[in-house]
Amino acid sequence: MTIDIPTLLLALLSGYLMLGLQLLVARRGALRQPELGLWTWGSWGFVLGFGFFGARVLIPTWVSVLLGNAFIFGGILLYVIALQRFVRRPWPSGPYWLVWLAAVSFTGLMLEIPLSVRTAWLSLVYAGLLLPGVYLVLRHGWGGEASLRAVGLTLAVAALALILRGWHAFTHPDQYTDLLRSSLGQGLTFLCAFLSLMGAGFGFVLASFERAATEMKRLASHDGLTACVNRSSTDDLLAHLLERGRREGSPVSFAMLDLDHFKQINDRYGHQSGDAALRAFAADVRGRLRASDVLGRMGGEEFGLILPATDEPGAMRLLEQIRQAVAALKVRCHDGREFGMTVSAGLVVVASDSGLSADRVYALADKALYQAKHAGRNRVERHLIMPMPAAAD
Ligand SMILES: Nc1nc2c(ncn2[C@@H]2O[C@H](COP(=O)(O)OP(=O)(O)OP(=O)(O)O)[C@@H](O)[C@H]2O)c(=O)[nH]1
Repeated sequence: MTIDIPTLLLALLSGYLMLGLQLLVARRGALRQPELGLWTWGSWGFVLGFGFFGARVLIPTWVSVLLGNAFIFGGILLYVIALQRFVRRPWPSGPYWLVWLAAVSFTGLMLEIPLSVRTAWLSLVYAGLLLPGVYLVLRHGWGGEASLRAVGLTLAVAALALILRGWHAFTHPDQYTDLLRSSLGQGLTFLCAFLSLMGAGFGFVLASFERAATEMKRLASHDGLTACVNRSSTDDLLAHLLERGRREGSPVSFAMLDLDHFKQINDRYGHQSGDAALRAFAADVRGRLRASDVLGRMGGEEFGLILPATDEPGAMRLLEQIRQAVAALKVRCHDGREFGMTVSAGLVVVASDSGLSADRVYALADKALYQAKHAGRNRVERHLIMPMPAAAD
């Protein structure tokens, strides 16, 4: 069996052309992630690279070799940078100068050097360029999107195939007298290396889709500004946790928290600083909660805090800590000015057998909050719900 190299080149060229075109079209729509942009240009690098390799029947060989390799080199580089951005990790430390040395030296190899030596060397250079990307995905992207795992594995196969191709070219120079000459060893490794690069090409697009879908799911239940759960999720969670408290015989505390005179903060320091204050407040409060507690943004500068299995002294202690911490918090405006804020809270402690609905708990917490505002703000007011008296026989 032989694998016809010109046909293989044509197949790769058309495959990358399709990928590049589809990515260009997709990016005009909702898929605007910058790393997908890098991937798109990387794919076009492969289109041009394979195009120049195939065009050697029309253009001088040295032009085909130089430009073909330059574009493939750029394509691989853009793929690896896109992977690094995708996993949001710094570059791994390591002997990077080796990769760059290899990359720089590749232009010299375009000259009058036997094809087998050039093939061996370039295959190793390309494998070396792929390895940081493989490392980043396998080390830091493994727990994320399932499609990214497939990208890491296919790139690892590509790197391995390129190393094998380098070794094969070195040990069988007679099979590498012409790039377009078909031989089994040359064909198989070429096929394996570039098909796995292509698999990674499509895999990365799927991983980007996967991430966008996860983000959409998160946004459906969370507030984009503060990363707290949103109003409707808080409603559901409160009803669920009240029911659980009832079953388990434990009290549930619920507090409404409202930043004081927030309108003045917006008016004095600007809406952006107001947003920064909301983010700082939410982050500070979240940092004080147990994993089972829930902080929801009910709207504007109003938050709902659900504390399962928490009695009145425990809830009061936490709310008082929050009140003091918020009063000590400093937020910096973009012009360098700093400002502070205070918060008022209305607490309801629901005994396990109170039989109260979530709506009623909201109303009572709201009432306690109103009392806190009325009594001068920057304070916590509480409302205790006692167990329902046993029904008379
Ligand atoms: N920056 C920013 N401001 C918001 C956001 N949502 C609501 N606000 C502002 O929050 C302010 C709420 O004002 P009010 O309801 O009068 O309450 P307040 O000024 O905090 O007064 P008290 O609650 O009585 O202490 C309004 O000016 C809203 O525009 C937001 O997402 N970002």
